[in-house]
Amino acid sequence: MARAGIRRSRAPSSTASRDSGTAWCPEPGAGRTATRDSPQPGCGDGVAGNQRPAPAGACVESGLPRGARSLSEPTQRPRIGIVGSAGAYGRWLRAFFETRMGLEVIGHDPADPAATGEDALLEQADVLLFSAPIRRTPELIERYVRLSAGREAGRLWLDVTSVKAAPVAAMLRSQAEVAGLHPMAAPPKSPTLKGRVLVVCEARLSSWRPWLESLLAALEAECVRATPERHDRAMALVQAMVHASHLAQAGVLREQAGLVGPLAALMPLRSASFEMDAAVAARILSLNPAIYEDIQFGNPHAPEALRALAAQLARMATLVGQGDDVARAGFRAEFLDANRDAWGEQALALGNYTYERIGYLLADLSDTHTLGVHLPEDRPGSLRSLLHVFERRGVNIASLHSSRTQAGELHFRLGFSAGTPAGQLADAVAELAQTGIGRVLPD
Ligand SMILES: NC(=O)c1ccc[n+]([C@@H]2O[C@H](COP(=O)([O-])OP(=O)(O)OC[C@H]3O[C@@H](n4cnc5c(N)ncnc54)[C@H](O)[C@@H]3O)[C@@H](O)[C@H]2O)c1
Ligand SMILES: O=C(O)C(=O)C[C@]1(C(=O)O)C=C[C@@H](O)C=C1
Repeated sequence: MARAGIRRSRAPSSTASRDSGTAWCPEPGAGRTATRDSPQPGCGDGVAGNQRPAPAGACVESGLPRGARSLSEPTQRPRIGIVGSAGAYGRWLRAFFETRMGLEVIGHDPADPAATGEDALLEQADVLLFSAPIRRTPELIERYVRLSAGREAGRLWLDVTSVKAAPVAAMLRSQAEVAGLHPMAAPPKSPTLKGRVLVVCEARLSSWRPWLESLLAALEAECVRATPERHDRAMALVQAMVHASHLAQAGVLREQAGLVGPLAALMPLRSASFEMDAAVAARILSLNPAIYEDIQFGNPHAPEALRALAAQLARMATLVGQGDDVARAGFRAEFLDANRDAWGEQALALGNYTYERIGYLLADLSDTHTLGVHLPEDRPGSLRSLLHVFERRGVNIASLHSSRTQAGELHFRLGFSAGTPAGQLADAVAELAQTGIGRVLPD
């Protein structure tokens, strides 16, 4: 009964995208050799703090005995079901599963009338992934547990919610294998999560472990294992505190705009720190407001983090307001010396170096003597051909960065020495257009 609808194998689809998917072909029981202790491509053991990886076959906080197996083997090419398929991450994930893993994706979303119905999704999806509003997700998962009524046994349930304890606990009330994921970035314009962190909460895994590892490898993220509880405690600082402090800065800037002018009037007076903080605030204010609201109100540890932040700021304001030598000594001891000691030399050196590198990048980005060039040919040697066009004209390239345009197109941004003759640059641009080596992008 519980196994109805589980397809152990499926004939490969005739579409090219399915055929070009990652080739994960488990032998029955092959998953027993893949462990969280063994390094996986793209997934280092980045366990932080007190969370150690469990040995093969063990289940983190699931109560499932070591060595327990799920009711059935996973299919080689699972059909993915996304709950919240019309949302920002739902759409990104669909594209990822289809194009990078060659898998069939179905989804349900009230915002998409053409989407699959909930019951059909539960019936047909081998892997069910929740990508719904944070606030609604635990109750939504609980409803799916009731609707599924045991059909989920032997399948895999995942979520990408920004808080983890409640969604993972809700998924564990099902009979499915369970892992919680949290990509530490908004859906990127790139096809994978390369260079981004992905928190992985392994909750109840046995037969699906090898497939999950193949998913993580395909995502190319820097995977970090954590329990849901540790995740939420960490995110109260990494997200709730950081978002709150930048929103508070934006509030102070708004309140003081009458005295010093709006943000645009302050930007010409910027430091690199101010520019970075303003960029963070702008990012938060540009994305989905529900995410930022729900991270504050949905992470059970957020209020504690905000109260601690407010207390630190209040103490600093008291000392600065007091203004005498005693207050200065207190400021130095509490806010400079104590924090410097707590962080230690290595963390300070690393952070300081990161700051300098970002500072140079910001300086290069503010340079107006630049060209953004898209290289249509993604092949070895195409960058060299581009540089050669400038070299032949004696044009010195002072800086070179690869980045993405706002539309997500990969490009190189070339900065030139101040004295570069405009005619030489114009000639180079004309050659790029003529030869098709590169397409110059509008500013
Ligand atoms: N956007 C980010 O920066 C980001 C980053 C990491 C993780 N996440 C997580 O991804 C999840 C989705 O976020 P998003 O940015 O895609 O939000 P979103 O608002 O763009 O998408 C959520 C989707 O869920 C749908 N939905 C609402 N109720 C539903 C229901 N009952 N059944 C099915 N679908 C329903 C909505 O119609 C919407 O399309 C959240 O849990 C969020 O925490 C988001
Ligand atoms: O804007 C980004 O790319 C983010 O990193 C978004 C961000 C964050 O600011 O912490 C917001 C919500 C998600 O849970 C993960 C990351």
